Amino acid sequence: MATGRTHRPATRSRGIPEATVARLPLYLRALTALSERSVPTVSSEELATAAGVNSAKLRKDFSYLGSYGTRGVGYDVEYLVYQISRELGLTQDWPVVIVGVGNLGAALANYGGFASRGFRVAALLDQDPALTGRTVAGMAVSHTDDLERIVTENGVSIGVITIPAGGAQQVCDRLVAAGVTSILNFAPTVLSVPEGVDVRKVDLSIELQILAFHEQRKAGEDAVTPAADLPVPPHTTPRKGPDGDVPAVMPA
Ligand SMILES: NC(=O)c1ccc[n+]([C@@H]2O[C@H](COP(=O)([O-])OP(=O)(O)OC[C@H]3O[C@@H](n4cnc5c(N)ncnc54)[C@H](O)[C@@H]3O)[C@@H](O)[C@H]2O)c1
Repeated sequence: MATGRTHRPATRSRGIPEATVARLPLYLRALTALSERSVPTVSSEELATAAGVNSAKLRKDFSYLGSYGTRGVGYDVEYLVYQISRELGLTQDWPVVIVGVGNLGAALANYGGFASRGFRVAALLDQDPALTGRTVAGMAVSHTDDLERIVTENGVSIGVITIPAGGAQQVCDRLVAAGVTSILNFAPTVLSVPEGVDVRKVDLSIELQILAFHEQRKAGEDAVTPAADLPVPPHTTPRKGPDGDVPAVMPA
């Protein structure tokens, strides 16, 4: 769901295309579910279905990892979990700071899925003095005056911004100046960052607008057949792509 802006080329230094990198978390999620059920091996077709990806594309993606599976047996689930985790840099701990401990920031801080994937929330920061010292998700909220010190002391490279749009650029600049090189931005604004800093923007309202667009098209298809004297509009219903994904077309 994230829409990202990155200064990196479309292919990473190790030759893995960005599109493949973007699918690795989908495979990992499906593989983790299999691992939790103690499933030892999985075929490319089964895994592709579980991940919502076309199986030929999955095999191509895995070939970049040097993983080809065994004919008649499939892929070793545990080994693939390890390989993909390593490729995504998840075998190491990533300290994260969340700036803005309101509704969204507190919800994210309470989300157990970060820690289980190697993202440790090192600090929660907010500019509101009334929140300083208050415990959220088992952690005392720090004041943003301490942002630079906290980032440096904890070796934080990922910052999550969950504040209103107005202050987001300034917070982003401070995070970057303190050494943060990846930003997950929930604020409804476009952030500008220097070369070498990655920004991923999450906007659930955009996702909903895309769904609304598809809903509208579906409703249009169910509507009354056009009158005989009117030209029949071309068939414009969005089709599922080969990966089962719907092209994210926005109305003009
Ligand atoms: N991307 C999404 O899908 C999505 C979904 C929900 C909310 N949001 C956005 O997330 C942001 C937070 O939403 P919310 O509902 O949690 O708001 P909120 O008002 O509950 O919380 C915002 C918090 O940010 C703090 N804050 C404000 N300016 C700050 C600054 N400059 N430095 C540090 N802290 C600061 C406030 O003190 C407050 O605690 C908003 O921008 C909202 O639009 C995005």
